[in-house]
Amino acid sequence: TGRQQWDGLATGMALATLDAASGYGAIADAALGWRDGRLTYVGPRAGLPGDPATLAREVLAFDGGWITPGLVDCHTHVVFAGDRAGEFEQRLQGADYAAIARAGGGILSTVRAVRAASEDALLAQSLPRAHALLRDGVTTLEIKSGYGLDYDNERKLLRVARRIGTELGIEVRATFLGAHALPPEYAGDGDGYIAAVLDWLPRLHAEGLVDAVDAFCEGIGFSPAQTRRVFEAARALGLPVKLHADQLSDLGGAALVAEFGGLSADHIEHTSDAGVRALAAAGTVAVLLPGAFHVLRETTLPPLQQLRAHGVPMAVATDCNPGTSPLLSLRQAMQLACTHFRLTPEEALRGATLHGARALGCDDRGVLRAGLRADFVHWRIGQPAELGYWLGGELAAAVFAGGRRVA
Ligand SMILES: O=C(O)CC[C@@H]1NC(=O)NC1=O
Ligand SMILES: [Fe+3]
Repeated sequence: TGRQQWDGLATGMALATLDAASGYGAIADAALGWRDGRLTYVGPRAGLPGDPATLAREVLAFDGGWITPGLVDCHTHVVFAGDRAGEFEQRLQGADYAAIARAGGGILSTVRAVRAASEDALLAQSLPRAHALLRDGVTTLEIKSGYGLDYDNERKLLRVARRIGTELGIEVRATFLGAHALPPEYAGDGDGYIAAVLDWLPRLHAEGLVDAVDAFCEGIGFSPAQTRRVFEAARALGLPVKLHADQLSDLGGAALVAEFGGLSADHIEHTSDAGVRALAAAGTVAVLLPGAFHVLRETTLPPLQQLRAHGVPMAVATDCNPGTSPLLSLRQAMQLACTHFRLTPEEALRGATLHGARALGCDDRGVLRAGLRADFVHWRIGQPAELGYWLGGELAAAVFAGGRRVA
């Protein structure tokens, strides 16, 4: 636009731009400008091209703290009904997973709750969880389907995902995860269920409800051959793929999603060195999900040294889901990634910003750079390492998405 004035200008704080290989891309006494949803200035306050009051319609003069890029939670199942707290309690009273699953617990109990909930009820139950993530700094939120397991209910989940973005004023990236679990009506017929999933995908995509396609490639999920059929259908529609890969066993999931040039391989606790090399060659992001590792009390770590050695970008996400990761803070996921996976706080922050954005195929966000989206968070912290340090608490003072304050 011809208008010269910026919409906003923040001064009086430091920036962690992440637009550098190390040191958080830090700028001490900094300024940040934005107009029409895009950043116009990222740099030292002394470098501003004029007086703040004339440069921008609104000047936010902070009294310290740090601004980072808006956080990107690139792996969540945040839309669901009910919860699994009862199972959690049963397990702590001695029941075991398999017995609970045989009694109809686990994913299928959430599927029953989702099928029984109206779209509005599903939104009412899911919005508070998404709002909690937003209040803790998330400005781009990936939301998967996968608890409907039939056309109408998968569609209901994806529609609620889109409505959450509208309600909260943030971008939601919707991922179709029809291949999440086998519903009762297809018990023993995995191939028949995959055929049904492939019938739903083009119809959901035609409604604008699908940004990417995911699958759960696991012994208790779907085989590599069944996963490949889902990926071929996604590719035929021009949709990117990602995968719940090698979470509990090495089925070659990472290599399979890399073969399709996929956006990300997620969990990957059991991925082999060959799988890591495949990710590196394909430029596929490794998404670390320490919440599930923590809640399941896993002991097999993802291949972190190999990921670093081969330069595979590592993202960090909440995997917010009622069964294995009822986690409502991406910052908490960062803390768990540092504690369990020994990520440095900078690796964890890069994993929750730039690498999270790459895992969603978004190249217009994730670092603070002029021209990119004006998604940013002002934190009440004295140094960026605190974002991987504190457990809980409320550190986000203000959250902006597209230059508009959203929390
Ligand atoms: O237990 C649930 O509800 C989801 C479990 C979750 N889904 C998946 O593919 N891996 C997981 O850990
Ligand atoms: Fe997941």
